[in-house]
Amino acid sequence: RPAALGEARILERQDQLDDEYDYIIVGAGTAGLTVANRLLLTPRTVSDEVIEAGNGRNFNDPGIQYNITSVPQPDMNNRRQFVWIGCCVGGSSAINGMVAVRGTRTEYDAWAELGGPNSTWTWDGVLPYFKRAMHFTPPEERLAEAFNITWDPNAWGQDEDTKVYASFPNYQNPRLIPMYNAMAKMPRMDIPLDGAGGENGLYWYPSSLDPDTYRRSYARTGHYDEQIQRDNYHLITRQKVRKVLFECDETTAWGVEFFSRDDPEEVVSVRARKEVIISAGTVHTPQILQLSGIGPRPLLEEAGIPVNVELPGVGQNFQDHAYLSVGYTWGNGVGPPVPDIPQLGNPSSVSGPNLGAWIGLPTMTEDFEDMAARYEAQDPAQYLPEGADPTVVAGYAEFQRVHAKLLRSKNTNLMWFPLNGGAGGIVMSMHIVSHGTININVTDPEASPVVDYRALSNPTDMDIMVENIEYMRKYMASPDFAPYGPRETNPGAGVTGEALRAWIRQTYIPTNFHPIATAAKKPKELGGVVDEELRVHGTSKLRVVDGSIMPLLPGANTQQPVYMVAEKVSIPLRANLDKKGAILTLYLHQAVDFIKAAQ
Ligand SMILES: Cc1cc2nc3c(=O)[nH]c(=O)nc-3n(C[C@H](O)[C@H](O)[C@H](O)COP(=O)(O)OP(=O)(O)OC[C@H]3O[C@@H](n4cnc5c(N)ncnc54)[C@H](O)[C@@H]3O)c2cc1C
Repeated sequence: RPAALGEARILERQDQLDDEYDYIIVGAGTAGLTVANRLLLTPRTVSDEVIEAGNGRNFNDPGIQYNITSVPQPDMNNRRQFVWIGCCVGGSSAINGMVAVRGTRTEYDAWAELGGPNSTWTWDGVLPYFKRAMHFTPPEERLAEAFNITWDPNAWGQDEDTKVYASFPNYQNPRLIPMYNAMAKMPRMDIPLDGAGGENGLYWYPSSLDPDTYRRSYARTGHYDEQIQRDNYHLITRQKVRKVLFECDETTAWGVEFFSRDDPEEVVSVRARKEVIISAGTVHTPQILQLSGIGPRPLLEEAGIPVNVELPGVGQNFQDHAYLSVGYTWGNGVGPPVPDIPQLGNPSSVSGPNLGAWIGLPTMTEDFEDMAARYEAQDPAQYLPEGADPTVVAGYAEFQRVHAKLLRSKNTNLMWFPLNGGAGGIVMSMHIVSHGTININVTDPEASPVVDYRALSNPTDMDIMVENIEYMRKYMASPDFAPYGPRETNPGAGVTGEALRAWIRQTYIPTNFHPIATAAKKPKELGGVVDEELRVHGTSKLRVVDGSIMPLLPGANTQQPVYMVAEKVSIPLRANLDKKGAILTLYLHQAVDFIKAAQ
């Protein structure tokens, strides 16, 4: 793939590079491509050819993923978890499930609360960037009518220069209708006009889908392919960034050092006149920072890396969504009758679920207050890694205070229940309080980072997953379904109490591929890594822009939030531009650990 694009602006050899650029962006992924595109001054549309991708069907393509597996998880019976992230131009947006959602007003207001006084990362502060991030196209009228799909045009943008699309497939499964009707009757269930407006409940949502071709719309198609012939834009592939280089003051970024994946001896340094921006994603950003001497002192010293900036939060605070699957069958073999809706569209235009319930703990259970109070009463250090830095503990105490409020709020997406047209299915925990770590391997710092979800280490996550399963049971016991005899097959209706918890330990998946928070946007004294404008604390000319800056999980799949983050930070960056100067941007992607794995 890079070879084909090499004919345009992709560089393949290090000697094709300039000695210096204004901005160097590390990682041509979801955030990196977005920031670069927004920084460039003279867009020219030259090509709409889709070179990779295709309807989300490349989800399992090992050729464009890293090969990283977590350490064994003690509370998951020592099972390990494969860490799914994209290793290609487009990053994880090239392989994701294309669900395009945001989370709620309450959740972004919580981001602001964690950011300190006057934070602009409130719902109202991020909404304009959500609107800018994706160009929305409503569903076809016949589908909207037949399936009761509603949307709020005020919640979406349709900017001409935004080429990442949020739209609907041209087909929906009629079996979703009885599912929708049963879910709509669940106690306390809200049905907002559009989940993108910041309120939760049962709603339809778009996919990141090109509305004309029904193919994947992602950072590569939207922010790169269309802009490919810009003279001031260099992208080099098959390189792995090792570290950020500093001026003699050891805190001002000078540029980056990287090497070719084909020949690790080919090491090159390139200078950034204005800034280095790290957009390597939640798993690799902390590795690059730590290799650059920015991170927890004890870890860096153990690895023999000189400390430039002691920043205990780098690689800490790691969070991801979690899920598991609850099995059901229908007693009558087929479930409720399928409504007769003539379908003109094509089922293969559907890339992922477009319908689900996103609900808070008070919607799920009347015990929500007790659960919140129990969580709030925990000693903040109790479930953090042993020896956690006092700033990280202080940050967790603040997280705990804010999170307890989320547990009490109906407008927190604590659970996502995608509707699939069948019996049972997946339940997702969208707010996880067990904080993990992603650190360098101290015995081989340049090898794949050590990913530790610390899954279920905080008992609140187990309690919430039990509630999720109980909610599935209540839903499947809906009077609407009774005539069709739903029967729980896995774990089985009789499995409750300790047996259910044992089953969860054995089946729990600690990721929905939405890792965040390893370079969290929080004050330094609360274990934060970047400030409100995403500058790395204690440094200058160095920024992080990707999923790692999120301080707390949004109750949403993370691609749209990542686009929003990249759009929001592009505003101060643009203000920093010399309007006459060329903006030369260097991208680096493809890590050698993928190649090692392939061998
Ligand atoms: C399988 C899967 C399914 C998902 N499903 C959905 C979904 O349906 N909806 C949704 O909203 N979200 C989904 N997500 C999540 C979403 O895609 C990600 O949160 C988002 O794309 C992350 O963006 P990012 O910019 O932080 O990182 P990425 O997009 O992963 O970009 C990081 C880039 O940095 C490069 N890089 C890393 N290290 C180095 C280095 N040392 N040198 C040079 N380059 C480097 C990588 O190759 C990559 O290109 C899914 C993710 C996955 C993996």
